[in-house]
Amino acid sequence: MTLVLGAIADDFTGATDLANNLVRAGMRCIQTIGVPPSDLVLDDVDAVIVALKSRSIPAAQAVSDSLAALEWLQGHNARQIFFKYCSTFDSTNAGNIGPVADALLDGLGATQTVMVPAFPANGRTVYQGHLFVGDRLLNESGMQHHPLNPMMDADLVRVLGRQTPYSVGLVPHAVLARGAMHTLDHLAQLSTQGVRHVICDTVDESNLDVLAEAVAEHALVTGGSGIGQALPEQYRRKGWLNEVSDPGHLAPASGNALVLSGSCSRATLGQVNHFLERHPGVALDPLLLANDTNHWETALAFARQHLAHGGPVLVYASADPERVKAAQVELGIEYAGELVEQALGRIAKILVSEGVGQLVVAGGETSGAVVSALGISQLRIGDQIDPGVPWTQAPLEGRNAPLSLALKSGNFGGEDFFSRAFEVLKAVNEGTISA
Ligand SMILES: Nc1ncnc2c1ncn2[C@@H]1O[C@H](COP(=O)(O)OP(=O)(O)OP(=O)(O)O)[C@@H](O)[C@H]1O
Ligand SMILES: O=C(O)[C@@H](O)C(=O)CO
Repeated sequence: MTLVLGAIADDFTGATDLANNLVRAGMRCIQTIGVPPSDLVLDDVDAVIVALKSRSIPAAQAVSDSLAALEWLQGHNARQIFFKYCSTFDSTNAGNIGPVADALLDGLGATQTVMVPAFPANGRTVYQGHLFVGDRLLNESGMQHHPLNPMMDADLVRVLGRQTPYSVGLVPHAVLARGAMHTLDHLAQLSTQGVRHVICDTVDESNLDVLAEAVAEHALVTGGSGIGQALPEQYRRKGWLNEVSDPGHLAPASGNALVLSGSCSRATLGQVNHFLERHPGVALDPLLLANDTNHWETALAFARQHLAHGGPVLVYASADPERVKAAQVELGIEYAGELVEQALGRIAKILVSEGVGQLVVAGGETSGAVVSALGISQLRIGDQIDPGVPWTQAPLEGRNAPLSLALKSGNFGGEDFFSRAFEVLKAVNEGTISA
């Protein structure tokens, strides 16, 4: 078995985001939760995306988890390896993007990789090495308030420079504008100067096409999902990938509709408000979770009552930066997050066993917790709801039909995302839209 692409993603929503762009560009993708068993059946699969929960853990652990994923992908002859991190470069000075990229380069016997976080379709662009979210620099985009990885610096060469002992360089926009060959020459020149990590400017999708052409034969590509929409065309040109007619085909969805949200991003807060104006929802408060053992059960009972009518219903811990801060000061950052993740995981497990079949989860860490609680080991990637977020399907023990699951990155999706997700699913079921 030869995989065209093997990807290692540092969180679950990020993995789904990359898979979504690959599917839309014609690749059949499976996302695995953690490193899969060696005998995983890989029928009709061009790419495997191994989803780790390695973004916010100690760097040494992130490195060893990523190397285990690399070993599995190498065992399945992946032609190219992709390290997927966040389009907002979420990390700390201690890691984990630099240490993991260094370890993967060593594991592959390679000496240089590009870093392409941009995702123009979702407003993430890079110019002169500075990351923008829409028209704001990263550190003014709301990411400065992220509960786990606050981003205070938009200069990615500088950010990465704090995470690796090796030299970090830049492919500026002026180089990209001269095409793939010129970009390759620039990379080679940087290589002779010992530059191991190269942050790449990207102001629009044409830059991604140039970058994909330049790096299609590199052992390791790193970045956000944006370049994932451009790489498959390069693989086809090389004869590595065949045309397939419906790479995102999934079985019809069934069951009640539930949304679980642990993301506190600006986008998610808007989506929560929009949903609550139209549908029922119940809030979880980490301070109450810490002190009142019945708090999560009260939320569960509320959701159950509304699911009896089919839903959709929302259970959310999403809160504005002041309330998040207050919980973190009282409980500590990790414990506050853990309490929320545990509660949402438990609620998911119970409600899915009681008939929820269409589940939307907001937030990468939150998705990790929910998917783990449900014991899901792999997802097949289907139709896109909004850029970066597809519907997926997971086989579940004890359930005849697979669970339809959408894992939404915190900052992704339009304001109406939560309600629209179910409308998209209905339209796919009725055959009125396809990916
Ligand atoms: N009210 C709250 N107070 C403190 N922490 C919270 C609260 N609500 C959620 N959290 C925690 O904040 C973290 C949010 O991270 P998560 O990755 O789920 O969302 P995100 O960062 O917006 O999404 P992404 O990683 O996809 O960008 C989780 O650990 C969650 O448990
Ligand atoms: O790249 C992104 O922004 C997302 O896929 C993500 O990783 C958020 O967790």
